[in-house]
Amino acid sequence: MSDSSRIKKIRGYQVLDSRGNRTIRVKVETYGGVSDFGDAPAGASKGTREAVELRDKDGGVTEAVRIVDSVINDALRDFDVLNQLAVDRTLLKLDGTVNKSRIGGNTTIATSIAVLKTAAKSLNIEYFRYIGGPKTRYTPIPLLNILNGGLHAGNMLKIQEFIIIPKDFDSFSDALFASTTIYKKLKDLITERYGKIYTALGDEGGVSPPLEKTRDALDLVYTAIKNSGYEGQVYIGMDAASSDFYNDGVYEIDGKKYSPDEMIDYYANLANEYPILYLEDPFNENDFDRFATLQSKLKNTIVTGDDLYTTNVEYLKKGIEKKSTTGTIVKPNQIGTLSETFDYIELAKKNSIKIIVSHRSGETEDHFIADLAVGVQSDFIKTGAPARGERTSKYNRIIEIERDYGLEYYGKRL
Ligand SMILES: C=C(OP(=O)(O)O)C(=O)O
Ligand SMILES: [Mg+2]
Repeated sequence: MSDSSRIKKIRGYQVLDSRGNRTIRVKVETYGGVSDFGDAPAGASKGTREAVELRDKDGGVTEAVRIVDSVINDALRDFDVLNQLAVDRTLLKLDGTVNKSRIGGNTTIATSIAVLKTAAKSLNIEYFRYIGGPKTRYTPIPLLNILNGGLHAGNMLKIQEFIIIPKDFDSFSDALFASTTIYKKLKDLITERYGKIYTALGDEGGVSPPLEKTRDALDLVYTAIKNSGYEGQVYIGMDAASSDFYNDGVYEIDGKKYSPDEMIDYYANLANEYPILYLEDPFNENDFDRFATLQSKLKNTIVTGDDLYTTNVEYLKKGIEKKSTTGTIVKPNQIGTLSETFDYIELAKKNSIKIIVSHRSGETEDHFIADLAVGVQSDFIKTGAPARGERTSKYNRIIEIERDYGLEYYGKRL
């Protein structure tokens, strides 16, 4: 092993995320002086089966930092950053729990990312190239969350995310720039309809007008697409994040109560009225069967599991068996290491489940997931509105990759 890839030191420190909360950044340094960092993002609408985030009582992450500086630093010193599997297995062993509750999923994912980035740097190649090798060919389709509700916004909308999907374009940049036109049109429409400029944004940079009903939000988004001249090229998606409006067998939405079976019709009716290509977490995180019923009804919609699977192969296996979804969210911090994330993606791909590499609602400006999405050749990347630095850093990184390496846009192949 060369000095440029042999770990000399691992240190953690606290930085800020996009909600102004503290999060952990881990920095790895090799004997050859190569060094890079990894950040832990943070969710607000988390699945209950996610890796546990280690947080102090006051919301800080000083205990996580202490663990990195002592336990993790001691265990990984002299390891080769090029041996990601050995690093991640050691992190798993140090923790020893099923949900990373001992040393924290935030400490493990920040370390795992820092090690991978340092490895790529030690070889002097791009992160996405290190992950994907020479076969890397496509840029993913962005899922842009331009209108926010649920736990990410201060309005009364129960659906968490109203998404635009710029599918039929020749390049990632064209797709993204068309999306910004629609995003701006949406702001104009809100001003026109409600006589006031609602400057409030949700956690992921989408507008958050004071609406209550799903159809009002869908009307706005669909009108913005049509008025921008992109009907037939740009589709609609939603992340219902429905565990957050589900209680004791009842979904409460649009001022009414729905049984789980009634919710099947609720979504099917919306998919009849609007060009809904993508629907994430339509049912609560335990209802694998109703996901399957809905997916079998909606042939043209990619029903997707996020809280349902939490990037965990055990739950994805169950979803595959039951034919619950044709898509899955991939959030590395839900599981806690990159090696586990790669295993998860492999299982999904083997079963023709579409991959959506995703940010969290609490992000830093690091663009690592853009490289991850390109490296694993995901179908989609979901990283918020085309506004606000912690979201644009990911989109701008893909623009850079497209420009410098001539990758093709995946859109029309979907
Ligand atoms: C990104 C999401 O939200 P959070 O990070 O709050 O879980 C999501 O639910 O897809
Ligand atoms: Mg989600």
